[in-house]
Amino acid sequence: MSDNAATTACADTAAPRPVTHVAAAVLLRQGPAGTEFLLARRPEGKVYAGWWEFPGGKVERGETDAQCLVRELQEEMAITVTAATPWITRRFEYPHASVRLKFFKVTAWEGGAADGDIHAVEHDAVAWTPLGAPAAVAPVLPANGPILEALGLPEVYAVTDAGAHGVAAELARLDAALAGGLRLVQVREKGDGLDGAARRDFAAAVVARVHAVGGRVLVNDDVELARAVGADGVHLSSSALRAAAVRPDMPLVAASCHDAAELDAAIALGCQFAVLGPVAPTASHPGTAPLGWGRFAELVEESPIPVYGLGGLSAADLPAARAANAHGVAALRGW
Ligand SMILES: Nc1nc2c([nH]c(=O)n2[C@@H]2O[C@H](COP(=O)(O)OP(=O)(O)OP(=O)(O)O)[C@@H](O)[C@H]2O)c(=O)[nH]1
Repeated sequence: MSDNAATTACADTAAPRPVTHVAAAVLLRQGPAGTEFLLARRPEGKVYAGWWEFPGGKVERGETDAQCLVRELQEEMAITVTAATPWITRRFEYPHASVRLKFFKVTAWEGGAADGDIHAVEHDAVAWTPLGAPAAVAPVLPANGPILEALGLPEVYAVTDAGAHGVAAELARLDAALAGGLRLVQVREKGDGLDGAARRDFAAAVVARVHAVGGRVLVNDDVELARAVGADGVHLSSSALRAAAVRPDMPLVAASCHDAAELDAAIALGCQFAVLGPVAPTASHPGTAPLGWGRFAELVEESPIPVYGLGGLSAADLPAARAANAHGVAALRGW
């Protein structure tokens, strides 16, 4: 919280006003029910007093977002951040300010209370919520709704290929992965692998298994099939994304992207998340030049929706993915 906040001219609104840059922390800890994140309540005397937010504050002149994050958490929570990775960037127009919020996932820090909790210095309360559960407290700041929804998405997104592996083998692989914690699956099955009835039966079998453990399923490019088998959403191929005039009417919509224009289209369509790639060389797209994590990070830097890296990746690539603004990794083979 500083009076010396860095601002930039906002060129993309009808009534330009300075943009206030803010760094905010999603503090993550291991609790009894799994990973939990922290929200803090704004005290009396501030704009939006009583509302809940992620700790953080305005970026000062000459400071990077990451440096701001460290300083703010020292000031607000009396902790020293030791592990943080950049995540999504959200722009929001408040009556009092136009803000650019850069969110970081913070997974390690020094200091805090002896019992492992964090005692706020400037907020008047803190609360921890298990990842994937509705926020334990309300109301959260108006800009933060999509952030909470994004936090509910797992870091690994598995894509099926029963056409190549055989239905029985793919379902066995799925059972093992679900037992290992997988909670987000795309039924892809393109090409001539599975015909209509076999594809439908396979999709239904995937939905039954994934729903049994509380996970979610998207079906590639086929809203009708997604609805028929009770899937949670549809995953648009990049060509379907380019052709889509309106967002498919499903709870969850995602899209495959290869460049900045497609990522912009996914955001404009209202997708909850995107996959971007190929990040590494991949057998399924041998002629396509990989982006590499450097280019991926540039493309995703300002994305307001979570983006998974795709192409030649597995869960072993999660540290590199997190360092490159990614929400996680999507994989056809590596899950
Ligand atoms: N720290 C934080 N700020 C957020 C979040 N979501 C969100 O819209 N914001 C907005 O980003 C700005 C944060 O700046 P701040 O925390 O330094 O500012 P403040 O309103 O407390 O005021 P002050 O520092 O001028 O006293 C505020 O406009 C706040 O409404 C969030 O999750 N965390």
